[in-house]
Parts: sequence; C-alpha cells; structure tokens
Amino acid sequence: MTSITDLLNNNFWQQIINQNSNPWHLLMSIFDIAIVAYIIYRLTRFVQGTRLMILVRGVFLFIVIDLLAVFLDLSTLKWLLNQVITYGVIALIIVFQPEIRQALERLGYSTNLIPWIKPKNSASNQIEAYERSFEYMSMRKIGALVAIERSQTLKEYASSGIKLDADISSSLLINIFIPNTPLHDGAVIIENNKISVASAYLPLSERSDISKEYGTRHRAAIGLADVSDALVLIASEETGGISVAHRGNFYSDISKEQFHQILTDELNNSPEERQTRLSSWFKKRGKGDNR
Ligand SMILES: Nc1ncnc2c1ncn2[C@@H]1O[C@H](COP(=O)(O)OP(=O)(O)OP(=O)(O)O)[C@@H](O)[C@H]1O
Repeated sequence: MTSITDLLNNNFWQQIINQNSNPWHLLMSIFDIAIVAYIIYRLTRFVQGTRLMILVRGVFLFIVIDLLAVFLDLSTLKWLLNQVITYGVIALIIVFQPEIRQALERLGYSTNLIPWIKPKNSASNQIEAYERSFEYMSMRKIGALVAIERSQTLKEYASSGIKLDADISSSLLINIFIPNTPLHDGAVIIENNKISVASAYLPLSERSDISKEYGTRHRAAIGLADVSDALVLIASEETGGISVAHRGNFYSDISKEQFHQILTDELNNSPEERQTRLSSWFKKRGKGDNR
C-alpha cells in the first residue's frame, strides 16, 4: 500500500513517470484517478448534511497533519498519529456505528445493485404501506402522525415514545392510530426503515403564521419539520385531509397523487434529486404552502 512517505519520495514519482511513458499505462492511470475522484465526490455528496460529515472532516484534518509530520520529520507527532490510527479506527467505528449502518443501508437501496432482489422493507414496500394506511385513515377520519427519519437522527424524540421496533406495514400503522387504543395518541417515528416507536411527543411549532384551523397535531408535524429533515405525514381527524411537513414546508390537504409523488420523490430517489424535484413539482402546481 502507498503510504504518505512514499508520496513525498521523489523516486516514487519518477517510477510513476517511467511507468506512464507507456500510453496504455498512462490511459489506465487517468482512468484510475477518474474513478477515485468520482468515488470521493459521490461519498462526499452522500454524507453531506449527516453526522458522518464530521468523521470525513476529521479524517481530512488527520491526513493534513500526517503530511506535515512526514514533511517536517516530526517523529513524536508521527508516533502519536500511529497510535491514533491503531486505536482510533476502532473507536470511530463504535461511535459512528448507527450512521455507518444507515449510510450502508441507504447505499444499498439507492444503488439498487441487484434490482430483482427486493428487500422486505424496500422503499417501494414502505411507500405502499404509507399510501394504503393513510388512504384508509383519511376515509374514516382517523387522526395520524408519522415522522420518517431521513439523514438527521430522531432519537431525541423517539425516546419519549413506546418502543415497537416492528416492520413497516399498513395494517400496523392503521392499528396504532385506531382511536381510544393505548398507542393512538402522539406520533409514530420511523427509524432505520422500522416502526421504531409509537406515542412519541414531537416539538410544537411556535410559528405565528400557521393557520388557526390547524391544531396541535399539525403544529407538532411542522415543528419537527422545522428542526430536522424528517418527512412528516399527517391525517386529520377533523377533515380526513392528508398533509405533509418537510424541511420547513407544509403541504396541506394534498391529493392522493400528490401524496404518492412526495413519498416517491423523498424515499425512492437519490438525496440530491429529492429537494429540487419536490420544490419544483409543488411550484408547478401552486400547491406548496411555504409559510
Ligand atoms: N406534540 C405532539 N406530539 C405528537 N402528537 C401530538 C402532539 N400534540 C398533539 N398531538 C396529537 O394530536 C392530537 C390532537 O390533535 P388536535 O385536534 O389538537 O390537532 P389538529 O392539528 O387539529 O388535528 P386534527 O385535524 O386531526 O384534529 C393529540 O391527541 C395527539 O395525538
């Protein structure tokens, strides 16, 4: 493996130049560099806005310090960095275990490497479960509040709920919100593609520009969408209307088709496609209540 010391060594670069006097080698080297640059670009986009970005910044800073230590021949600092590498990697994997697992899961879903193998809780299965349950609850005016975790953790809010850790299904979602049953009050929180908790308390929005027709269920949805990137689905007990709060936007009383479009855009597409498609789609239809 090429170390930082190798990279600073003139012979190393001389060898590379000699190897690349062969046009085939040169072409392969360019291809090699392009692949690595693309992987770094995709990984950076992938972890942007998540806690993993802290890890990436840390690794980058570490490489810069290591280069300096080699360049200035600071042996004590080099020794210290070696110790950090030995134990730090294990510590980082333990500390960032939830984020790493989530990132790998998202990578698996978004790249869809083996399309004919559909995981039990695949995005399309989840979308179907949300659509079926919300259609059912909307028709019968059953109030519901479901917060779907995206890149930012909802652990803080999930801790106020009752733990379920169950697969996402329309029947379970409907069952949770049946009035006068023990779990129907509060919000369901979806974490790591599971119904993590029910009866959770979400932060109420303090905003004064929310219409008086909306009570605390809608305020709680908007409150969470203001402080996180969660996708929050609401079914109104009063009107049966379906609304969605997401990234500071509130899409009220949307149609079945609009609900399907939002879920597909947010849960099925790659992160960079989502925000632009969602906003432009609502702008086109003039339905977004962007408060
Ligand atoms: N902070 C909160 N976090 C989670 N759920 C909440 C919160 N506040 C209220 N709720 C849920 O909302 C219900 C009360 O809804 P309320 O009628 O006040 O709201 P609404 O926005 O008018 O909704 P609806 O149209 O369904 O009546 C509560 O019984 C509870 O289930």
